[in-house]
Amino acid sequence: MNEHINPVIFVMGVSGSGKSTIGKLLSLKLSLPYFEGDEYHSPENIAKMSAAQPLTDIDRQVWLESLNQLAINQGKNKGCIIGCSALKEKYRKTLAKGVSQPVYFVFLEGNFEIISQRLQNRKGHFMPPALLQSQFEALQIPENAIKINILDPPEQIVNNIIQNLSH
Ligand SMILES: Nc1ncnc2c1ncn2[C@@H]1O[C@H](COP(=O)(O)OP(=O)(O)OP(=O)(O)O)[C@@H](O)[C@H]1O
Ligand SMILES: O=C(O)[C@H](O)[C@@H](O)[C@H](O)[C@H](O)CO
Repeated sequence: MNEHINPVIFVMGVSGSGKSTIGKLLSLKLSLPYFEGDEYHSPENIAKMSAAQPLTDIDRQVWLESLNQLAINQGKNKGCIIGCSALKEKYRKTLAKGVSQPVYFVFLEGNFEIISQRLQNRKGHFMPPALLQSQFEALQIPENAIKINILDPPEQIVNNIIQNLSH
């Protein structure tokens, strides 16, 4: 990645794939601000997920638009990293629309078993492991993304991402 551009990097994947963990570490390494997509959900969306009901396309629309606005604003600034599930191709189009700086999607790729195990062990998060199946059902594997295997430790994953960004 050319250090003179202000990239907008979306770290994407199903719930529990490691978006927050990796996004924050990448943010430290690249000196770019990290924004947590979960913090942009409406209280209604959070309540729905907490009650183990998957969000619909309509539920996600306003949320995706607010993250798109964030990407547009931060792209004009120094760039940023945003953690967002971005499960479907049309969501990724909404997220990237009108962003003048280069947009990258980093897809944290892992299977149901490993992510389910990580979610069972995670404490204090509203997203119940029971929703993981619906996340995989909604997921459309991105074609134009940097794909990263989540079995590696976080430090290694971040190094892999940086290596891929600089190609
Ligand atoms: N590479 C890794 N190796 C081992 N454990 C990891 C790794 N990445 C994340 N974890 C752990 O897996 C759990 C899920 O990670 P994290 O909360 O970052 O996922 P997320 O994609 O942000 O989830 P959500 O979308 O539900 O907010 C956490 O307990 C985290 O510590
Ligand atoms: O698109 C979605 O279904 C939601 O955004 C979820 O993925 C959550 O935001 C998050 O990942 C849970 O912590």
